[in-house]
Amino acid sequence: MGPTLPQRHKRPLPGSSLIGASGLCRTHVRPSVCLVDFQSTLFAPADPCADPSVDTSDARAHAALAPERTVLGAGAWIDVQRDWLAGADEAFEAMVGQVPWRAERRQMYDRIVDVPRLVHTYMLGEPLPHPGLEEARDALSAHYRPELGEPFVSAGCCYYRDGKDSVAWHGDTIGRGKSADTMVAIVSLGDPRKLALRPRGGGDSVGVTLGHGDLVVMGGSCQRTWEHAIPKVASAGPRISVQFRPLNVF
Ligand SMILES: O=C(O)CCC(=O)C(=O)O
Ligand SMILES: [Fe+2]
Repeated sequence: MGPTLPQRHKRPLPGSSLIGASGLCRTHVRPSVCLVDFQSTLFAPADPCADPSVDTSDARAHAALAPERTVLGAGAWIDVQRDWLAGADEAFEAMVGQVPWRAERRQMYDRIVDVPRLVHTYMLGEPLPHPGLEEARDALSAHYRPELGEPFVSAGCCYYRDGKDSVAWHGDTIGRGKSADTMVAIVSLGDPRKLALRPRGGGDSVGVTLGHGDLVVMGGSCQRTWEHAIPKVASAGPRISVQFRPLNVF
């Protein structure tokens, strides 16, 4: 049996803790660049017709895909949809136990160093470790096809074991992302971590904290005109990121 999901991965009850003492939403790293107003959905009144004895949280199919777009500039944008992945707890547990995680090492000046996270990529046609992830990829392909013109085919997976695991500033520019507009869709599982974004060549960074089941899509010129990173933090539990990409985008 795989590890169980720590209770802290569960979303707080509406109204419980996401607004800090300052009155600012903690999801937004810098209040001046609030990217996404999701309080309206988080704190939406309960459906008066809903049967309170029925827990639909993990039984439901994916919520309708209706992400909120934020234009970053220079042709780049991000779409965000909170709590989108159905069965996120099961998907997290399946991935911890079944993905053939490997540590990466890379040259840094004259040394070989560990890349601080575990990785594995499922290529075109390879089955994913949880059916919810295949449904997610197919739903993303259908939703974005008019704009993207092609499906998402690969699933890059990253396992951040704790707050010391991270990924440095980069764009996904191996392959077509270097010269053409494209999309990278990320489903986040486990503990919340900040996805930071900054324009290449200087400018203020912005950030969006990705929680359990959240979706973010980086689109347009984002991979070549902006960079992104998952910064280290003092303390965090495990997080898994699943990045869906079109053919020949890495
Ligand atoms: O962990 C994430 O959500 C981002 C990972 C990423 O940017 C990458 O692997 O290229
Ligand atoms: Fe990336």
